[in-house]
Amino acid sequence: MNMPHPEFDTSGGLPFACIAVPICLPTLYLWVVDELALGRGTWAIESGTKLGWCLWGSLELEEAVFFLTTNALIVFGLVAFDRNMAVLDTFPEMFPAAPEHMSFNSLMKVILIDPANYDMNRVRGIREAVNTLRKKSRSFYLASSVFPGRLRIDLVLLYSFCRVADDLVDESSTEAEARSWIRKLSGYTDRAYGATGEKSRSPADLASYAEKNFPIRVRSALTLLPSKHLPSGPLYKLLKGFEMDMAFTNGVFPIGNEADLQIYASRVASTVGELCLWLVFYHSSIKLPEDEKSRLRQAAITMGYALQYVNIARDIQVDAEMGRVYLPTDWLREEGLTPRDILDNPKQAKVETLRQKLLGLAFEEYQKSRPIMDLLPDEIRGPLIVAVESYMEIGRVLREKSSVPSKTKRGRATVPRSRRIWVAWKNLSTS
Ligand SMILES: CC(C)=CCC/C(C)=C/CC/C(C)=C/CC/C(C)=C/[C@@H]1[C@@H](COP(=O)(O)OP(=O)(O)O)[C@]1(C)CC/C=C(\C)CC/C=C(\C)CCC=C(C)C
Repeated sequence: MNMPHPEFDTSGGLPFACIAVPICLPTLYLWVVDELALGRGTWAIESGTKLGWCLWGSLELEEAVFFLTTNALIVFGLVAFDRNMAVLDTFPEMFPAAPEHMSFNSLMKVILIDPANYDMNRVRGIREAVNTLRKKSRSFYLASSVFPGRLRIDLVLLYSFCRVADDLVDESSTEAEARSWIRKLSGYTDRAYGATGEKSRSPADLASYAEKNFPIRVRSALTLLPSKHLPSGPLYKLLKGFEMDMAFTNGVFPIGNEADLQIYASRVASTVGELCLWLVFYHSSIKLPEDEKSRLRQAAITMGYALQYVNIARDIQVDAEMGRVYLPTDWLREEGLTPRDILDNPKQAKVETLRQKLLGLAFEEYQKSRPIMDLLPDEIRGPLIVAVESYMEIGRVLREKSSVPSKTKRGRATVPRSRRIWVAWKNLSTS
């Protein structure tokens, strides 16, 4: 497990708790059983080979020191290995060979390279992205921990880019401000890909555009987007999805019917599914045939609908507070409601009926795409299923009318941590 990279923590050296606990706990255990064994005469140390000092009870000093030193050596050995793996995963430019083919030579290369050569901006950017993911999405944060190193880093960076772009637009106080962020994000994408789709600009050009146009807190999320491994189409389409959100600021409700809902979901979520899949295909050592890839792409699009519908079903109240109603207007009409009624009272009984209807649709889409995930390469199938299932679990919680879902400060239903861990465990062990 190579991330977050505490070993890169420039502020305080090695992470104390992560090292002290695995040394102290087993040492304590071994001291206790050794004391019992020595005390009961199960084994003994010959008198000529010891000082005769006991740490406590019958525990000889030599035994105590032996166990402590052995555990310390094992843990520091693992830390050194983990640190080298983290360096290999973090700097693909320096170490182009995939880390799963790590040889003695590549390990030596990592050991011999002066850390002053590390791109610390990348390290800091990755750390910021991990923090963003941890704070903003419990489901994807947990899921991210089971992906292999380089894919994990790229997914977290992709999340961070999408999150930052969404937040810039959502948190704008006026429509003009939101439009200007979309223009700038689009300008950034133009520069990352070039007008014709090929990657034309240097990292320095991109960094300078980000510096001129975006606040410092979001710059690394933009500049670290792994655009080399992603097509530009879904990114532009994602921006179009954010544009749809802006209609709400003019008092317009853009989701008139189920078709509009699907268009919206395809822009903000299916695009994300496609992008995730591009990273999977790039990082996987198993190269799939084109027809399987295209079935998987279609499934990722459909899974995007499912996740977005769960997201909307969860956030009806939070969205209403922002003046947004994603429930199709013609569904509302069937219940004798208008979007304004939802804004005025998002907790009314009929909303629950509509929430369940939307969840029904979400699970239909999920059922269509979930079996296709079996085509994914072995090493990635489990983690990607965990990502999808952790999010769908929010939908299951919302469907269990008997259970009262736990809620965050913003009033969103969440899945309790133990249940999330169970979902991850179950899906990893069965996929
Ligand atoms: C494991 C891991 C780190 C995954 C990262 C996935 C990722 C890059 C997510 C980006 C999310 C994001 C911020 C997108 C911006 C638009 C948006 C808000 C979309 C909604 C996400 C909800 O996130 P959250 O709850 O944090 O957002 P709000 O608080 O509401 O703002 C979405 C619901 C979209 C999520 C859609 C996906 C992750 C795509 C799912 C499909 C796959 C992973 C492909 C599966 C493959 C097959 C073959 C089926």
